[in-house]
Amino acid sequence: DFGPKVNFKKRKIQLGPFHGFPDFTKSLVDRLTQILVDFKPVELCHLEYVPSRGSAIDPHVDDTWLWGERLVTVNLLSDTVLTLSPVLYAENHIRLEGHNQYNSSHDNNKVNIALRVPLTRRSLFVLAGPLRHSWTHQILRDDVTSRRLAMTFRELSLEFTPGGQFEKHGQEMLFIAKRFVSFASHSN
Ligand SMILES: O=C(O)CCC(=O)C(=O)O
Ligand SMILES: [Fe+2]
Repeated sequence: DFGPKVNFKKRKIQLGPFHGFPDFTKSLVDRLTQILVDFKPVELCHLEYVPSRGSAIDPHVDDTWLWGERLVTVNLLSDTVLTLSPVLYAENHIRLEGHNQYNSSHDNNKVNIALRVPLTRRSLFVLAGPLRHSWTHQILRDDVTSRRLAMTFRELSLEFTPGGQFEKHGQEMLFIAKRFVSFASHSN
């Protein structure tokens, strides 16, 4: 990963090991910032998925304290499918069960909503709006059919932009993220 080291539970950010993005991403970042209005990535996360290891990523919503509206992922090496499900539905479901209102008729009505978004090799997707905040996303093991790399760029949340509570931290991160450094010199 390239970006600040973050402890999301304790809400602590360390900039020490982050010196900038690897130089081989410069042309990609340039293109992203041309296409996406005001997109200033401060983190790049590389994930490798390999079928023989059973790689997958469980349903989750990316952090919203530090990370902003758009999650931008470049899908490389092979096609896959992104599976999205509404967060609210899962929460409602648990709440109903806890309140004894959950019975077999509810069960019959049980709808497991999932959006299945095909991601072709070399495509880019932007997760934003309700799908970023109110839906979980995941990659199912069965959808990793050959080696795949995902490069996810993240921008800052409003709290870390001018006028926000953590504006100063945000400025520091942006300052470093503007630099591109030799990949060989990376230690993290
Ligand atoms: O592999 C992907 O496309 C999704 C990665 C992801 O959701 C994440 O890194 O938060
Ligand atoms: Fe994610």
